[in-house]
Amino acid sequence: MATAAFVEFSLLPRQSNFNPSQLQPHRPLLSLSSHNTSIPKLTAAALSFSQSQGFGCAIEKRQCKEQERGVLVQTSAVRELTGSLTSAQGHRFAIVVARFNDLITKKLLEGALNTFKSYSVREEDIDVVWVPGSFEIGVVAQQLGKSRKYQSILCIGAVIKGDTSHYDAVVNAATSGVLSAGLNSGTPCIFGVLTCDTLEQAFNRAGGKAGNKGAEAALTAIEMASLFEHHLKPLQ
Ligand SMILES: Nc1c(NC[C@H](O)[C@H](O)[C@H](O)CO)[nH]c(=O)[nH]c1=O
Ligand SMILES: CC(=O)[C@@H](O)COP(=O)(O)O
Repeated sequence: MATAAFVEFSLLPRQSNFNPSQLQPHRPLLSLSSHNTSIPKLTAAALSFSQSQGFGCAIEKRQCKEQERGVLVQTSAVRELTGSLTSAQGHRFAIVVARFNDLITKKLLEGALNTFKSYSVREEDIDVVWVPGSFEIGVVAQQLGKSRKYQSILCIGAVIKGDTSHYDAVVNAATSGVLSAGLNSGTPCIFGVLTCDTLEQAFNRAGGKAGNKGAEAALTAIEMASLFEHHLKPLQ
């Protein structure tokens, strides 16, 4: 798939003895985009990757003729990395699910498992770990992440507001716990914890009219597993 690329321009001081081999990667002073009209002669365009290369070469050739005007134009193609949703097979996933409010969390888990199945994740490649409540998710997610057995850890819970501020404590702990687990282990940990004011809100997000947040989080887990496996781990 051709990757859209934007032509980037650097305006450099006039050089009388300009030699194209002197082209150095410079931080572009201007990025040309469709709304940018500051360079009159060039039409702003989002180009296909191949076009931008051709376009770039054309500009460099033309640039050699315009060196007396002291404008150096450089092209670059933005490389975009993204995880794929079509390459989940063979990846292993762990799901950490809170038992508290399991009337809700079981529905979130069901949504997640159905999504994994529809994206060809084998049942033997999924481990489900139950914890008492959302507060306990983080520490378990971190251990699973550090095991290096999984490409992604999906964290599922349902925190529903009560009469006191205990809700805030649990939500904050669950949120920072999942975030820290991912950062500390280097394995993507996906936040699939509902934080609701009412039970109705929770039901609506566990397969009701607002969809299933467990299923959505599973999609994120698949994409992040692919991104890390195919694009980020090779960078290490
Ligand atoms: N009130 C909710 C809790 N509370 C329990 C805590 O998560 C934790 O298990 C306890 O504080 C012991 O450490 N958990 C939820 O997942 N959802 C709630 O609404
Ligand atoms: C989110 C909670 O911890 C909550 O369910 C506890 O309810 P309460 O604040 O009434 O004790």
